[in-house]
Amino acid sequence: MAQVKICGITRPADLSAVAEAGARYAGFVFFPKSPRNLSVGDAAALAAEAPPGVARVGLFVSPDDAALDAVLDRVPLDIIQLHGSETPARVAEVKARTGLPVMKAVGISVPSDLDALWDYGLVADLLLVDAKAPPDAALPGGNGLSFDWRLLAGRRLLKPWMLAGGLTPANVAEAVRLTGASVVDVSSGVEAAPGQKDPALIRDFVMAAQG
Ligand SMILES: O=C(O)c1ccccc1NCC(=O)[C@H](O)[C@H](O)COP(=O)(O)O
Repeated sequence: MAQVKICGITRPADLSAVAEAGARYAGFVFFPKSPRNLSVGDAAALAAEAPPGVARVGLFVSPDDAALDAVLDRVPLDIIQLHGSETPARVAEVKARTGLPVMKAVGISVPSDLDALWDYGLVADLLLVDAKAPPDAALPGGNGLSFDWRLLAGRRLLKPWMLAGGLTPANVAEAVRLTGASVVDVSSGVEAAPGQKDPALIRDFVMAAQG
């Protein structure tokens, strides 16, 4: 049984579907190249509507301080997700600057990619173990790609972690079984179109993740 984060929420109805399905985290994307990108104003309105049981995760890609401040001045967030090329030192800086828990996304493709989970585990509060985006991908995440989940089998990480990358209602139970993940994260696998979640897929995903 795993808890669920639904990433890339852009509409109030999708946030309601997240809460009604029993997901514990809702992700808001701040990355202009993404079809899931939110303006600060829209994000402020959405985040204010999140019910108490749903943690609000702000996703940033290699943000500078000004980009973080512009969002955090107006958008109430509970967790910062860093999904770019942030170094461990930058993760520590963001944590100190914002005072919020920081989750660092680590892309996995081959076994040696797992080494970074140790380095980031020393400084981040949470880890997001995601598929590594191909070099020609338009986005560093949210591409619906998965990695070989067997790479994580039996591994102990330094910090609590979420599994992401290409998860769907059809494969999430198997992913949880193979990796032992206690939290799973999905975006494109519960979408009707990029940036538009499908409430039925969200419900099916949460039910499948929870066993
Ligand atoms: O979703 C985006 O548009 C996005 C843009 C830039 C960086 C990361 C992005 N998404 C990350 C996620 O939604 C998830 O944390 C994760 O990568 C799972 O995505 P998916 O494979 O689509 O389920």
